[in-house]
Amino acid sequence: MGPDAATSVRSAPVTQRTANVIGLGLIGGSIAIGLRQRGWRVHGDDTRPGTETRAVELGVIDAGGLAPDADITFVAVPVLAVADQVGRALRETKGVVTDVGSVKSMVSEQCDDPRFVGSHPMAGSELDGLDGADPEMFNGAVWVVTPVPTTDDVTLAKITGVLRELGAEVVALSPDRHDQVVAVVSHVPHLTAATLMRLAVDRAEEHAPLLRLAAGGFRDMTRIASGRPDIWLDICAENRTAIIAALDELITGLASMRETVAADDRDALLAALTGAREARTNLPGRVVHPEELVEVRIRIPDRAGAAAEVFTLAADLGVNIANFEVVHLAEGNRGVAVVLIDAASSDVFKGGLIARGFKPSITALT
Ligand SMILES: NC(=O)C1=CN([C@@H]2O[C@H](COP(=O)(O)OP(=O)(O)OC[C@H]3O[C@@H](n4cnc5c(N)ncnc54)[C@H](O)[C@@H]3O)[C@@H](O)[C@H]2O)C=CC1
Ligand SMILES: O=C(O)C(=O)Cc1ccc(O)cc1
Repeated sequence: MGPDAATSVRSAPVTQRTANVIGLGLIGGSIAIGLRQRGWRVHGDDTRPGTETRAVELGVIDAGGLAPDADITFVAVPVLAVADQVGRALRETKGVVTDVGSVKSMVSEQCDDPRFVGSHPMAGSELDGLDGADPEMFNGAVWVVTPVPTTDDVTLAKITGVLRELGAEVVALSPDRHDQVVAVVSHVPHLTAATLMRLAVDRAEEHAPLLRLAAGGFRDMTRIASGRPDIWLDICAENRTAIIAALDELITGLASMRETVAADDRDALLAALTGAREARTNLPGRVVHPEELVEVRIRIPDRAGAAAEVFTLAADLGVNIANFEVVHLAEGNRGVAVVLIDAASSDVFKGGLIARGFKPSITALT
C-alpha cells in the first residue's frame, strides 16, 4: 500500500504533545516526569493541597490543572476514585483517556466511551508518592491494556503508542481476565508478604535475633510488604471475589505442602519443589530482538473492537507484540492493523487470526 492510500494515526506532531495526569502520586508522578523527559508538555492535578505546586518545583509537571486540548489524560488516583475521574477527564478534555488502577472490571463497565481504554502498569516501588517518581519506572515493564468490544481502534493504538514511548511492553487482556490474573500474581502475593512479615514479627517477640537473621529469601519474599498500604484497601475492596478465590487456592496449596512435610513424603516434596523451580526459571522476560521480528498486516473489518480482538488474541496465545499501529484507509472507515511480533510466534498467531476470520499477511523484517 502506497503512502497516498493511507493516513497513519501516528503522523508526525507539528506542535509539542500535551498530556494531563490526574493524581500526582507514585504512579502519576512517574508517568508525568517520564513523559516530560520524552519531550511532552505535562499538566497535573491532585486533590491534596500543595501537591501540584510541589510537582512543578520538582520538575514533574509543567503546570497545574487540566489542559482541555491534551492528547491524552492519565487517571492515576486510588481505585475507588478512578471511574469518577475518568468521567471528569472525558468531559473536560478532548483527547484519549486511560487509567492506571490495579483493578479493571468495574471501571471498564462504568466507562464505555470510545475515547477511553483502561490500563494497568505492572510496575511500582516501595517509595512514597511524588518522592518515588521515576521517569524510567515503566521501562521494560509489562503494561496491560483492557479493551472491550466498544473500544475505538484509534484510541487503543494512540494509548498503546504512548505506553510504549514510556518503555513499556503492552499486553491486552479482557478486564475480567485481568482481574483474575492480577489477583494471583500481584494482589495475593502482597497479602502473603504481609502475612509472612507478621509471622516473623510475632515470632521475633520470642526470638530476639530472628529479624536480624532474615536472609535474602525472606527479604525477596517480603519486599513488596514495604509499599504504602493505602492503595491496597481499594484494591481488596474492588477485586474481592478474585482475591478470595486465589487466597483459597493458596490455602489449599499450603495445606497440601503441610501434609507432605508432616508425612515426611520426600518424593512428593521433591516433585513440588522441582516443579516450582522449573516454573520460576521459565518465567517469561522481554525476549524480542529487532532481527527476529515479522510484520503482520491484518485488515480490520468495519466493526468496533476488531483491533482490540487482534491484540487480545495475541495475549491469549502468548504472542509478544513489539509494535501495534492502526492505519486507516483513505476510502471508507476500514483500517489495517500493522503488528510487529516475534518471528518464532508467527505461525501460531497466523493460525489464531485465520481461525477468527481475519486474513493476515506476514512479512519478515530483514
Ligand atoms: N503503587 C503501585 O505500585 C501501583 C499503583 N497502581 C495504581 O495506580 C493508582 C495510583 O497509585 P499510587 O500512585 O501508588 O498512589 P498514591 O497514593 O501515591 O497517589 C495517588 C494520588 O492521587 C491523589 N488523588 C486522590 N483522589 C484524587 C482525585 N479525586 N483527584 C485528583 N487526585 C486525587 C492523591 O492525593 C495522591 O497524590 C492506584 O489506582 C493504584 O491501584 C498501579 C500500579 C502500581
Ligand atoms: O513493587 C512491586 O514489585 C509491585 O508489584 C508493585 C505493584 C503494586 C500494585 C500494582 O497494581 C502493580 C505493581
